Amino acid sequence: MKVEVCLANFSYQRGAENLYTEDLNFTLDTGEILTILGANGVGKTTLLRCLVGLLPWRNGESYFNGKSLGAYRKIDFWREVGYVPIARRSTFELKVWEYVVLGRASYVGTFAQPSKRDRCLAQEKLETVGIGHLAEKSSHQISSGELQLASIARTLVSNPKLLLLDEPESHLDIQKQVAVLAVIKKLAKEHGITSIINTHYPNHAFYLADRVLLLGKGLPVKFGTLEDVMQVETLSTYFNVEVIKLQEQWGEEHLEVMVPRALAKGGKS
Ligand SMILES: Nc1ncnc2c1ncn2[C@@H]1O[C@H](COP(=O)(O)OP(=O)(O)OP(=O)(O)O)[C@@H](O)[C@H]1O
Repeated sequence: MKVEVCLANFSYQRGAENLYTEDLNFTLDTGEILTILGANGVGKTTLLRCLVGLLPWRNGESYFNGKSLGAYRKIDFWREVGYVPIARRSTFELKVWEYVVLGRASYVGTFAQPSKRDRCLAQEKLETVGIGHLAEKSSHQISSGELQLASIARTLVSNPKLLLLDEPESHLDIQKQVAVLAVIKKLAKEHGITSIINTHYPNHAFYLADRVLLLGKGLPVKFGTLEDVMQVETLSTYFNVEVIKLQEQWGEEHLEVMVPRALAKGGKS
């Protein structure tokens, strides 16, 4: 799904100044991955919510495959779009497959019994994210990383063409972070699912992003390729901390990471 945001801005309070320093303008082609970066409170979650109409843009509009959000019937729109908010464990205890089937609600009807086909689809999507073996376990007896993967599977059962993920790696150990990011990349590159991801990890943009949107309080909105946006000076300014780039030749691979200098061993704060 192609995504466009044109001249968009937002404010939580009427009459207050805009949340974003400049109106947002960006385009994402089908199967591309956008990572949104920026310090706490710059408006990353708000942007995801405005994009899909969970909050109203103050000005501007979102377009999906060239059609404005306002022109979609809600039920049709949400059949095409999957939103994975920051993971929180539900108070309801369900089997993992039942939790995933809930993602079929727009097809099944909220109180209807899921069909055998819904059950199979849930299993298939659990396999896609690598946790098919957990289908019969209680949603209260899986780890937060597994729950995060189950949340992605739950979104996938409606076969979305656009995935929005808010900090999908939060609370995950580094092995699970790699697993979750690999799933997102596979969905975009093999299944053509356009993806927009909020993250606090600049290095995850290196792994995932075709495009990067960088937000900063009182700073211009930066949108472009990794090369355009992920510069040491730029990140240092937008995160208000000195960032350095470290490089290593690993066999045939030329590896680069960016870290705050103060956190590198031997670095002085
Ligand atoms: N419901 C709300 N009402 C009023 N202000 C809000 C509301 N939700 C968020 N804000 C404010 O809007 C700004 C943007 O919040 P948002 O959650 O979008 O930022 P974020 O970049 O996702 O932050 P984080 O990285 O900490 O998750 C913040 O200053 C926040 O305090």
